[in-house]
Amino acid sequence: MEHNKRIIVALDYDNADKAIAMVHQLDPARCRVKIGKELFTYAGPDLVRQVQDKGFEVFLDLKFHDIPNTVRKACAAAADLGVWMLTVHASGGEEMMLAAREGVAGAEHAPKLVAVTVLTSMQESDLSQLGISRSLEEQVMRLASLSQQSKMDGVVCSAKEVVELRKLLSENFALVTPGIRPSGSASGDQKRVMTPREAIQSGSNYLVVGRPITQARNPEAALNAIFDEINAA
Ligand SMILES: O=c1ccn([C@@H]2O[C@H](COP(=O)(O)O)[C@@H](O)[C@H]2O)c(=O)[nH]1
Repeated sequence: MEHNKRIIVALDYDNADKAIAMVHQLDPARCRVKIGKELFTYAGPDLVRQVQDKGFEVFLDLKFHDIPNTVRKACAAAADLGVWMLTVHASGGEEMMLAAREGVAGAEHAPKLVAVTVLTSMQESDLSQLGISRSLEEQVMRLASLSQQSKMDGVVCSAKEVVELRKLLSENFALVTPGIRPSGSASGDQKRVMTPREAIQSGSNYLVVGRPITQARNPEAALNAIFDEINAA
């Protein structure tokens, strides 16, 4: 079975030319792309439009976390750009997430709104430092339930949490998983990682992959190896 467009390539670059050069190696029929804080801060909405004009659906990963009024307006601006998916932080709370939903409500094509639970770069000791005493998995579950209750379309979590989350959340609630590392590739700052095959087998809907592709000597070959791995899963 072809797992069509479940790979989202994170275009984490420090300028538009590098991002466009990567995009030229990708096929919009096979994957989506993510534009995050680094690239958006350098290259802005024009780059989002340029990438969309090449036929790509864009996941704008700006992880909004602010007062409800600001998040409502920021989400409305992102929806006007025509992006396919957009992030906020679940820890911004219910009122903030409901405001995000209101922000995209008037859009011609409302983006999917997904809320970040616990960053995949974090582990339990990081939560303790923040004064959170429940386990990391419990915190993810709690924020995911709150996100569903707050009209989000899905959450960002680690693939490690997907099996438990699926028991808790409705079937069509999207589970978006960064922290994907093909075996043998460096974890870097990611703490809760899984291979592409494991992530698909556990039930992830979308796999976000950055450095294993973008920093590879041959990005096209790295991406093809991931396609092969998930299609065999
Ligand atoms: O919990 C999260 C939320 C977002 N991300 C983003 O995904 C990519 C992952 O890149 P890699 O190079 O594959 O590690 C990156 O853009 C993050 O900002 C995340 O990793 N974890």
